[in-house]
Amino acid sequence: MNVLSIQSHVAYGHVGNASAVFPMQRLGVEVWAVHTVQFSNHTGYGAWRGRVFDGPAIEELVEGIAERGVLSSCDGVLSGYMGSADIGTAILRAVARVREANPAALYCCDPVIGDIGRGVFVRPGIPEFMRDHAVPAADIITPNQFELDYLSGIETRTLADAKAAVAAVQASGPKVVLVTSLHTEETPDDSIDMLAGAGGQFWRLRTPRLSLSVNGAGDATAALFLVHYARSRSAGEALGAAAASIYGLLRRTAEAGAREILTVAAQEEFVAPSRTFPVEAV
Ligand SMILES: Nc1ncnc2c1ncn2[C@@H]1O[C@H](COP(=O)(O)OP(=O)(O)O)[C@@H](O)[C@H]1O
Ligand SMILES: Cc1ncc(COP(=O)(O)O)c(C=O)c1O
Ligand SMILES: [Mg+2]
Repeated sequence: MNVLSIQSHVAYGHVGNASAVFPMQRLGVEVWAVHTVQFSNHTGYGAWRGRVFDGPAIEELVEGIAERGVLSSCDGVLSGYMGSADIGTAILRAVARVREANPAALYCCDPVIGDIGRGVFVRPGIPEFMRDHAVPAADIITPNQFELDYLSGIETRTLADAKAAVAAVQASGPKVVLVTSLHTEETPDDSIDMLAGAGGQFWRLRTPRLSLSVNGAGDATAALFLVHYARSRSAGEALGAAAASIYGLLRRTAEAGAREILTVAAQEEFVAPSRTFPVEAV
């Protein structure tokens, strides 16, 4: 399996491609990593150095890959944080080129917009670009609850609200939706839910809530979910596999008290998670 992953990159630590690429490789996937920014470290530190690339820089690399004659062997495109609408447009052009070469390729869009508590943390215009262009072009999306609410226009308080919001977003294009970090009225305070929706069915998975706050977990989650979905074609199965690996990774990170997720040290969790959780049809 070959995945074109177009995301931010950091030299130190693990967010964006620096969080998503290795787990996919550890699962045996060839990853073609195109970076939308190259920063010293993630922005959660409050200070960082580096550059934001632009649309043409992305298109140039995709053109070079196309010149190798390999786009027809691309099985999926993964995108995350988009620095500008111009980069977003370049990503959607890449998706169109890949689909032209391989109509079966899947586009998984992690619609990075913001988070509960932090609010919107992307540049003006990006939330609208995600809602109006990127999400409708995607086969799979992986919003957190804040992003689900924005994309659907529904304030999700209950599981029924969340299911309605997923269905509303599916009506705009993506067949498969994975909601991360979901907390509804039904969720116990010491737990965290994920909800997957596909083909009119819904699955929920609940894990303990760990006492840590890290960056990059969402990027790894989207990568793992894409790979497991592409292999199994089952959103429920992909949910179970991705969630178990992320939980294992974050449990190890919490135990170590690390500021960066332990992508390398906890890599066994990507292939053989130490704990699995029931996937419940809801
Ligand atoms: N404190 C936590 N305890 C347990 N799991 C967590 C925690 N934070 C994140 N996760 C897991 O990581 C997944 C992705 O993280 P999330 O914070 O939703 O991503 P994003 O960075 O995109 O908002 C969540 O669905 C959850 O499974
Ligand atoms: C450059 C960059 N990309 C991606 C992310 C995504 O992090 P998260 O998964 O926590 O949303 C961050 C967060 O700090 C970042 O700084
Ligand atoms: Mg995210």
